[in-house]
Amino acid sequence: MPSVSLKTKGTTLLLCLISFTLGLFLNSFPSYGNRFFPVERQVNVAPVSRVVSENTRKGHLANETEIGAPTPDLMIRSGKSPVVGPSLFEDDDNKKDKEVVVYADTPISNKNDSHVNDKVTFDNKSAPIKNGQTKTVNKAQSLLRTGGRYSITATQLLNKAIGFISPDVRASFANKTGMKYDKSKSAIMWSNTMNAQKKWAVLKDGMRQLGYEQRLPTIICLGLKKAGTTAFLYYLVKHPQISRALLDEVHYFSIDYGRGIDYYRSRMGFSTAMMLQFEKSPSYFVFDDVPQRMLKDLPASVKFVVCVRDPLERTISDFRHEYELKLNRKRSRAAGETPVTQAKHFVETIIDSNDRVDPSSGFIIESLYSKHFKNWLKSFPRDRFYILSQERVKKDLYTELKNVEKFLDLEPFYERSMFYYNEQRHAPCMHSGCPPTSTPGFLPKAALSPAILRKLRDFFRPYNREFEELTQMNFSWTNL
Ligand SMILES: Nc1ncnc2c1ncn2[C@@H]1O[C@H](COP(=O)(O)OS(=O)(=O)O)[C@@H](OP(=O)(O)O)[C@H]1O
Repeated sequence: MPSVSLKTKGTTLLLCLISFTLGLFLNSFPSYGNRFFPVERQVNVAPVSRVVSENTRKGHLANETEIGAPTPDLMIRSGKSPVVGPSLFEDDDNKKDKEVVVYADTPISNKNDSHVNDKVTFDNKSAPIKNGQTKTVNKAQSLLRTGGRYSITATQLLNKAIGFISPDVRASFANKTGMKYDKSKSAIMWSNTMNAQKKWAVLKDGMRQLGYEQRLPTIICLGLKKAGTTAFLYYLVKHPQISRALLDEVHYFSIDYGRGIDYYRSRMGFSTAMMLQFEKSPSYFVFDDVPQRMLKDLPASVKFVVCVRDPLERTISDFRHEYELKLNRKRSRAAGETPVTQAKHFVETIIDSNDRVDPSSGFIIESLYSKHFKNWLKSFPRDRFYILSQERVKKDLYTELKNVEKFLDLEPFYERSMFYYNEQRHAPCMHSGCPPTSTPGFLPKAALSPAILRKLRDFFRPYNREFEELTQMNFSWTNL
């Protein structure tokens, strides 16, 4: 008996030693992008309520070719609902315990990226998740190596980063690093043997030598959704001291916080210490946790721009936007939709069974500006916010941008002669171009009855007045 026991102990010791050595060996490889010992990252599928907005945004992104957004690698569906998801038309509470199906529309195969070399089709893999929880879905890992809800490959991200570097800085970078440079195309000529990771390393190093780094933002547009944020991004990044994020919307502090600050920084453009790093994510203003998270993680000097608009108009625009997503942005699926049917859908969504404005509707909650702003004022003083009203932008964009310049201590750049009012768009443009649109806009605007309009006006008025008090500003829509 004792000899058997000793033998067992010896075997156990030997096994321990082997596994310890193997562990050390494996850990000596980098966890990212190693093809032989891939250390799989966990992909946390968002809680169902978040999946819905992620899902709609993925659809949004896939169709947003006008602003150069990449096709998403991964889409998330809920149950048997349409591709662009169950939409925000359902109450979050009803989504408890629903099944989500995570799948990739197309296999991912990018030969230039060692870390996404593996072809993965991910059909019908279902992951039951509960509201408020996350669950790991193993097979999706290789799809999301570059991480984040706007999952793009390292090559795509690199192309964006280079695209946002001015041609003269690009030329200096090539000069500094000895890279070949095609002057006629202002293009860096990478060697065919370099994979995306290597290119990123060279880019970061060369840019650092020129004084450029990927820095955390000190100026953020917090929203609001449908209040002209796309146009504001367009005008602001024309300023030479502003460096934009690599994605049009990052949604890190609201939806992707679990990815960590390095992920967030990797989504920023290259800027010098004299520049301001900017990003906009319209979800930030209405997510309760965002102010505290920003207070903890961002430079102390961070400032915010809040785009606002008549809350009634915002709600109608938001509804149309979401309804177009519900129709998968397909004009053909809108056959039969008229201003009257849209009004009917709208009323069914925001008016409750007691014939009152439903205060739990997401469309309504998002328009209660004072409710959200009070939350922000718990973390940041009033003077950190520039409130940009869409109505003022439409009337006199130049003056608003000059005010923003002052608020951000930027060098004077904007001149009145840069702008004109585009009658067809009913919005201001720059002579160098017009902002892209954020919605296809094929659905007719809901023709709401005077009674519904009155009901909504009465509902929003106290919140509008409170917002005026909090901001110490006047808005044309407050007392309507
Ligand atoms: N130049 C300019 N200035 C101000 N506002 C403009 C401008 N151009 C467009 N728009 C209107 O802005 C609405 C879309 O807002 P967002 O870009 O914030 O939408 S999104 O949240 O990014 O989807 C959207 O409103 P609706 O047309 O009512 O839907 C746009 O028409």
